[in-house]
Amino acid sequence: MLAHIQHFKLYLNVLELYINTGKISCHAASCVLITQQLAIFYSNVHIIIITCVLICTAFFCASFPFTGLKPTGTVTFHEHLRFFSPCRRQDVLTVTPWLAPIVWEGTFDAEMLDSAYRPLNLTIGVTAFAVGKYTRFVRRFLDSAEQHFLRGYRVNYYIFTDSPQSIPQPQLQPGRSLVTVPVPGYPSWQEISMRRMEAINQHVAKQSQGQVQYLFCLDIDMVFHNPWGPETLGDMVAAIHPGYFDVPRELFPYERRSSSAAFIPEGEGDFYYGGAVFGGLVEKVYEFTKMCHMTILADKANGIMAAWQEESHLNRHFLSHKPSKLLSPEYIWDDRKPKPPQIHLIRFSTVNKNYKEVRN
Ligand SMILES: CC(=O)N[C@H]1[C@@H](OP(=O)(O)OP(=O)(O)OC[C@H]2O[C@@H](n3ccc(=O)[nH]c3=O)[C@H](O)[C@@H]2O)O[C@H](CO)[C@H](O)[C@@H]1O
Ligand SMILES: [Mn+2]
Repeated sequence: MLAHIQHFKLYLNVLELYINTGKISCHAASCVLITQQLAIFYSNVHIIIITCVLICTAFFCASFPFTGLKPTGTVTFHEHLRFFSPCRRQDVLTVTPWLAPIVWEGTFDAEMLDSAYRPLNLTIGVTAFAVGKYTRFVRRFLDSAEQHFLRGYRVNYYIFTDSPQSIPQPQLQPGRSLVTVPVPGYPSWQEISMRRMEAINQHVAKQSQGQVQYLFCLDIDMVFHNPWGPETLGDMVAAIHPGYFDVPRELFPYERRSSSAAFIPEGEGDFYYGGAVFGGLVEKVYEFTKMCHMTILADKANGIMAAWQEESHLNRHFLSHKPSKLLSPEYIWDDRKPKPPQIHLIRFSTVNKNYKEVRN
């Protein structure tokens, strides 16, 4: 009997995993479970046969799980499996321990993704800040985005700036628009960078939630070099920082002071994410930026600034609220770094800049 119970527990765990990952429906799982339980308790051979048939049906159905995209444009894990082939890349991690896909070149079918996402007629928002001397990066950013960022989709660029008159107005493709959002020019670069969470949050509440379904929040000192398509869309999306994708986690530059709200103790943490790229469904971005802004304010009240400003808070948040999709460092590269063999395609990368000059 004890063996039966243990067997049953193991069986429950497997079913739970299959339900959570959407491989079988809760309905099918309940049928299987009930008959399984009856079979154990009554040791009835007929019920055991029925159980076997049900299990086979459930797992057979698991091979054909796609039921179409929801009208909101969200995609569940089992739907992802249709577009993503994580096994095609053996040299890198393509799935997180909590089963979120990690997007690398070679792991997705761009044509299939396009055929699923285009009919949804989505509008995707982009926020980027150009405060002080960072207005100089806007033109390259926009020109390259017009070439590579979700080409063929409707895109709204929201450029947050303290000098709207110096923002160029390039020719955009049909269905794409640019809006400047006035923000104050805070005295330090750290404050400008951190205050992005607050400004994005307020903007979503006031404006963009009614205009876009997905929102990406990007650094402006960056350029698109290759296609960035619908493979990047997800409920909550984070990008693995290019400096730490192949580094043991003891070396991640998390905030290590326990007095900070961004504190992550030694021995904890999944990945080190970059602050320059995050996104997701607009309502999720709203929640995310609200939480980060609140923990930033908590630190401020205690006279602390986290090691890497809002990037530290973002990392702390994603430790307890796991992102549903990760972008590989292809989507957040750094022009100053040599290209390692794992990076097949650099899609979005930081331009080389004179930090001292541009931040003063
Ligand atoms: C690749 C990456 O993950 N970069 C992050 C990293 O350094 P970075 O060196 O990339 O930070 P950065 O100087 O690019 O500043 C972040 C962003 O804030 C805006 N800005 C900043 C200063 C200014 O005077 N005017 C202005 O508009 C601008 O959009 C810029 O791209 O750490 C920062 C916080 O320390 C942010 O988390 C960045 O996202
Ligand atoms: Mn940057």
